Amino acid sequence: MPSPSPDPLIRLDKVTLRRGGRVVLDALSLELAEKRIGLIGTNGSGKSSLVRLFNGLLSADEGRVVVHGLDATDKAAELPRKVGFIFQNPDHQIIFPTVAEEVAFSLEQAGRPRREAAREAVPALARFGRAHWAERPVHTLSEGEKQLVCIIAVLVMEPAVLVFDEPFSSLDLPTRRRLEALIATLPQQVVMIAHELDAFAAYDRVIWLDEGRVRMDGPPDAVVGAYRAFAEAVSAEPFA
Ligand SMILES: Nc1ncnc2c1ncn2[C@@H]1O[C@H](COP(=O)(O)OP(=O)(O)OP(=O)(O)O)[C@@H](O)[C@H]1O
Repeated sequence: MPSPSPDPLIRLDKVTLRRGGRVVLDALSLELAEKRIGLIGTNGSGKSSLVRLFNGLLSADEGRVVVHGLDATDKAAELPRKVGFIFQNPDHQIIFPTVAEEVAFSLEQAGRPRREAAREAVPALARFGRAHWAERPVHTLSEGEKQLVCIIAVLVMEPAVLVFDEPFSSLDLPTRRRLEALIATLPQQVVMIAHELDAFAAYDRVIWLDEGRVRMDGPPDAVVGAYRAFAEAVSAEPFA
């Protein structure tokens, strides 16, 4: 279990982020306190850039980001232990040849001495019913299985926040449903980017980003409904 944060909020205060000379986030202010938050928006609207501020993969050009009490500028080195990331493509995340080595590395990152981390890897896998994967070469796993290894590797670090950046893109429907069911049981604050809009039905809050600004923010049915209506309206327009 992650230890509870004294200040379980992600706060952005007038955050501006530029990438490649363009303003990607534009004086964005947000307070994220809910346990389940969805981020939606068209390609390039700034979703991935926004969540990368939470663990120091990107830093704001202007404004302030505070994650569960940690200032993203002053405490950048501590952020990766506070915020775990699961990306769309597990191959970008997994660096070791076997499942046990990958999990042991995460435990080491979380502060365990190397030998202890190696010893704890199999019990950690066993908590997810995957002890039998320990010696499996990662390249022999399916996409869904690799995604689960990534999630286990992040969870053993007991972060307070989990960010999922399009985790469903390469998963079949049954695997996706199992992943959604697993996520629903997690105690962490979850911020999820997905284009599969039905994934957000039970979420507390959905934020629709548009060109680096919040276009709509509220309960999933209202925000997802408005976004679907917007998508219908633009679907008749040809690509420029
Ligand atoms: N490495 C980069 N260098 C320069 N500009 C970038 C880089 N990555 C993204 N951008 C730009 O930042 C803007 C926001 O991109 P971002 O990836 O945050 O959008 P997104 O909403 O996550 O999109 P998608 O749904 O396609 O993943 C886009 O205009 C994009 O071209």
